[in-house]
Amino acid sequence: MPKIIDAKVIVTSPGRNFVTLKIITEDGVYGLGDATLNGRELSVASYLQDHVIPCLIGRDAHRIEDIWQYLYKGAYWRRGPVTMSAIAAVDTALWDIKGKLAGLPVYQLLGGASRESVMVYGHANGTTIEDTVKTALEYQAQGYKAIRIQCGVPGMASTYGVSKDKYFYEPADADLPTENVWNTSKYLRIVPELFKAAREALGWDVHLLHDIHHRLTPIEAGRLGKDLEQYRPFWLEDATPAENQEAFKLIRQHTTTPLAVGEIFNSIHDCRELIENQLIDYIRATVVHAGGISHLRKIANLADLYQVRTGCHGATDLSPVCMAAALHFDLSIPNFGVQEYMRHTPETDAVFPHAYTFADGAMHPGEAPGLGVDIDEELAAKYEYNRAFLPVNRLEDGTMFNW
Ligand SMILES: O=C(O)C(=O)C[C@H](O)[C@H](O)CO
Ligand SMILES: [Mg+2]
Repeated sequence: MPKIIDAKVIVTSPGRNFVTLKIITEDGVYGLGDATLNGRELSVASYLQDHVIPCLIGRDAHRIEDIWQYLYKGAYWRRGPVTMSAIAAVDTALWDIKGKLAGLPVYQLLGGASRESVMVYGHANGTTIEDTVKTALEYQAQGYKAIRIQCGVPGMASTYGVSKDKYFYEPADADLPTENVWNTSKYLRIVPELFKAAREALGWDVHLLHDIHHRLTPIEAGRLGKDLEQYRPFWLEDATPAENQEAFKLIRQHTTTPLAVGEIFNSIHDCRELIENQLIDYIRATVVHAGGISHLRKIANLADLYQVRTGCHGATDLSPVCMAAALHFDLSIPNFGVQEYMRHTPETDAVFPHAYTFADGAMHPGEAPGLGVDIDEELAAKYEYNRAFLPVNRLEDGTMFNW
């Protein structure tokens, strides 16, 4: 058996913080797993270092499911983003090891390719509608078949999804949380105008997506969905906070605009009600925050029964290790929808050399054994952890709101 003899947590900040787990086996084969939880990185690093790694030593790296169950059931304290990101890192690293030992890319172990490549969506944003449309046209020229569009809201100093630097959107931008201000009425007026302008400029052969980032009530989301139907959005994401899953029934009663939810979900139990009641069209859970490749496959299998497709979260705070794992998963499952791809900075890409590629609006994980991603530890050591928080959000009267 490939016995696990060592494991370590690597925290590095090549432009932003990443937490990576490296599991090493007796014969020197190692695997990597992403454990990055944006704005709360060190909690997962400690969970792994202090509570998981000691339990891994001596175990058979091939027993992925058993180790998953051991960490999940054995902790007693189930679910939650910290636990599930830590378990995800172990699971991902073990799939990487299994692939390397088999001499096969992970997607082959998951049943092989169900498609030639996976469609990804890029992020076009700008402070004005014109700016956003201009950026979206650039994405279209680069071959993207799906583009998320977000623009600034007149009268608001900052808006979710609109970056200072258009190429690499980075919300975790300060060592204490930045305070944003929100006005729903202003927002609801601008989004249909953005979609109208985007359709006029980009035509109808490109998928347009939009992220509400949990900012609307169900009835407001229903109204926006209805207003946007004429522009045929691919999806509206995180229309309302999803703790109360019943809320999505109200949105569904008012609009046929497809809905996507789940980037902050950690478990199949967070997804179950939405999927079984067909209240969403796309499930956004991804490898690092939802228990790894093994658990995400269970979520996808459940979703497949209800014609819900996947749309894995793929923001820059998910490392190239997660990106690689997500691409192997996306390529293999029958009910793939789309994969988010925000692109990493050149500094990040240099720390995590990878085999995955982008061409014509789609990505492929490559044919390297395992995940096809590595970490340059010497380079990683040069980028120290840099405390960075996600912003918080208030209504104009100072009420604390959803970011
Ligand atoms: O990529 C998206 O859809 C997001 O909503 C990005 C999130 O705000 C980001 O990943 C938070 O860490
Ligand atoms: Mg989102």
